[in-house]
Amino acid sequence: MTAQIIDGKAFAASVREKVAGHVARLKQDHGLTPGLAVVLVGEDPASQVYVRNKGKQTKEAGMLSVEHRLPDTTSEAEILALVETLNADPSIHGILVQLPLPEHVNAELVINAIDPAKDVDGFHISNVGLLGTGQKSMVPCTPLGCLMMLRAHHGSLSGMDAVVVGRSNIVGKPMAQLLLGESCTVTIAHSRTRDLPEVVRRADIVVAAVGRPQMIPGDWIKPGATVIDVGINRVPKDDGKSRLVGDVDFDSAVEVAGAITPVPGGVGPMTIACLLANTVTACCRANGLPEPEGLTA
Ligand SMILES: Nc1nc2c(c(=O)[nH]1)N[C@@H](CN(C=O)c1ccc(C(=O)N[C@@H](CCC(=O)O)C(=O)O)cc1)CN2
Repeated sequence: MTAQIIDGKAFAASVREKVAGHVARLKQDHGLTPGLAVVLVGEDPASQVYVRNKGKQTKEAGMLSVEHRLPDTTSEAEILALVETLNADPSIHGILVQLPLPEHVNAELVINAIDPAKDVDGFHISNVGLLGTGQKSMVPCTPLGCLMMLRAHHGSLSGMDAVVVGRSNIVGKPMAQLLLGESCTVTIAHSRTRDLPEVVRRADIVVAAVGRPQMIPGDWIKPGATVIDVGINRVPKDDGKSRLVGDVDFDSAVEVAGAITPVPGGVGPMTIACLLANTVTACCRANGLPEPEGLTA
């Protein structure tokens, strides 16, 4: 039996539609326009595409989009000064500094300079602590997108065995916290995990976020499990061009899993949709309004 494909592109479109509805109501009922500022330092080609798409989708949802594109010679002090300006700007409800930053910049310092209430990436240490202790926080976009898809597919996740393969601060760790919040039994696996295939085989939910192309084959997957593939790896093709693959070997996993996200078109599109959702949430919180339903963790 082949798995159900979880269509992240379609799901992201439905999230963006909800966001646009909330934005229209905020404008009409409260005279508010949520504003998102994105800071890009340097010329990383993939980051340029992501930032362009963020700006485009922000505007399409009816929000204010501000972009700051800085050369890779920009000093840490200049970036920190820009963050301070954005923190103080009442028209900006969300601030995102695109990662990776150039090597001479301390990314932690920059992220922790963002007002936690405007930290729509959920990377600020205050938001990390709030999420880790089950309190209201800004939730990182990629894990939030994964959670939305899992909830839509399963309803309740309570009691399920989940394994998160990968322990990064921006995906693995917050994903594990969110699954724990749903009352899953959560294992965080990584490169040093003993007998990784056996650990993955026990899971009803597998979130692959390890950054290694097609590392998880179908025979590691428990029959019927739900597989969420966060990996976005560019690999060479025979014709000299390249293609994107996930951390899961899709062709073998699709024969075993109950449901699976493809790459591309799975988790990736949800990342930007959830950024828009977080910006609306930040705007509502800043103005003492109720949280937008269906857009938060
Ligand atoms: N400050 C941040 N930096 C980065 C984040 C982040 O969440 N915050 N995440 C990634 C990049 N990223 C968003 O910034 C992102 C990655 C991938 C996609 C996406 O839609 N992927 C498509 C494929 C796109 C392609 O063809 O290359 C897909 O999977 O279908 C969106 C956003 C690192 N930096």
